[in-house]
Amino acid sequence: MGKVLVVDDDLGIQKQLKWSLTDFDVVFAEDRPTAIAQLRRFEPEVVTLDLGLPPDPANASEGLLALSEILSLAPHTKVIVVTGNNDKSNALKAIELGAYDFYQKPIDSDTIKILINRALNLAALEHENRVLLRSSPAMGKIIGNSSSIQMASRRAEKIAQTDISALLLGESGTGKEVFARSIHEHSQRSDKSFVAINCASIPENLLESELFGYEKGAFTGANKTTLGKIEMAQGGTLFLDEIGDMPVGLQAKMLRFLQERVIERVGGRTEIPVDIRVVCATHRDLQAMVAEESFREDLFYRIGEITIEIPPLKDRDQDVILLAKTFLTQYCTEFNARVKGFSDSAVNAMLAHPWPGNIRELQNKLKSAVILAEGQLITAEDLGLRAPDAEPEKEILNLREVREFAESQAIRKAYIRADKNMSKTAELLGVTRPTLYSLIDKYHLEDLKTGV
Ligand SMILES: Nc1ncnc2c1ncn2[C@@H]1O[C@H](COP(=O)(O)OP(=O)(O)OP(=O)(O)O)[C@@H](O)[C@H]1O
Repeated sequence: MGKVLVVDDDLGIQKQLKWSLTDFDVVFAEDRPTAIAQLRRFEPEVVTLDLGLPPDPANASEGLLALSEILSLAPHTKVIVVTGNNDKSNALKAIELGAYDFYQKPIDSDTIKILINRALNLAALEHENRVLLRSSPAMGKIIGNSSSIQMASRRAEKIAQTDISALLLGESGTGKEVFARSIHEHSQRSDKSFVAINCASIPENLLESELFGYEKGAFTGANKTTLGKIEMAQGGTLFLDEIGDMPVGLQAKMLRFLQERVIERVGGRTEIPVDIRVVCATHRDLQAMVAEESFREDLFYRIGEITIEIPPLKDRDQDVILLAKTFLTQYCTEFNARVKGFSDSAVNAMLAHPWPGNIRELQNKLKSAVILAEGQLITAEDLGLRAPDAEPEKEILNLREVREFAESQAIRKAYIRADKNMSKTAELLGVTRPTLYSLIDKYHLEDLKTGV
């Protein structure tokens, strides 16, 4: 049943709508603060909002303010504003602010029912669309539901089909290479090679020949003509990892290749045309390097036509748990281990750990935990992490428990924001006071009741 909030200070109208909107799950509010509290608690898909609300019912200002607050708290809500007769200018103002539709008094039950039904259908469609978008991430292999990773994925997806040079910025182990591969796989070059080279791991004197190749006899030991990574990537994508570590001397040669799309092998005289897409990555602050002249400015602009920031694992909400579960399944098969899941202590510890080594650190910790774990559940100690709360171990871990952990965190946060005032905490969380108290009991947050 569609959820509808009716905001109107006229009790007669409330009564009329109560009897006519029986096909919907309806709640009422008579002023702006109550409307916001009901919005938090009830999460209606549709709101009918009378613009003339107290303390100044003759004016639309309070109604328009309520509209703005509703849309900033719950932007997907479909708000139908109800205006006085001939109050077209406020109706238009409301539409400009983001209202879904408007309706002029006097209220006719049948018409408002049709409007609400239409708004509910649209809200349902939009919701379905959002769920679909979330469940089928643009970049298939990039695991993560957090908004930060989804945003980076969408950006990568948008540029994949173009030949624009992308610069991926992020700490070590955040998945820059995974992103570069995904960009390649989603591009028109996906049937050609993806070639990666790490500029930091190859000694300076070898990097040039690794990249550009060499002719037979170019230097001692050059027994035969050898293709470099650039030529190997012909038609496909070249991924230059740790581009910030490229020696300044080689940067000039790199720039020429990027500008003119031709290369010369070491010891060669022929210009070889190359058609490749270049994706670069670094954990360094290239802009600062440009300022101190250890990185060429012209090269910086050439490689970074668009930049994508890959967020560190600590900024990806609950993704760490999603990734941990995926890797756990993978390692259990790989090491033929019998571990079944994570203890509460492990989940809490993973959520609290700052992960300076990001996903690679998570993988390493999980690998050793899978091998070393004594029981069926991996504990915080198995992961080499400190459990933030010494909570009793339970047998089962599932998404519900993860959600409950998040809920107790949210209750604490709201409690602090509400200056330890219970009514305000309940209001911020969109629950009633009794519900808040029962949640506090359920999650053993008794210290909140004593106000310590
Ligand atoms: N979103 C993701 N989903 C699944 N696995 C991931 C994801 N991101 C990274 N990984 C895995 O994490 C590990 C580290 O990723 P990757 O090598 O791409 O990081 P990086 O940022 O390029 O690191 P470095 O800067 O140290 O080279 C890899 O094993 C990769 O498969």
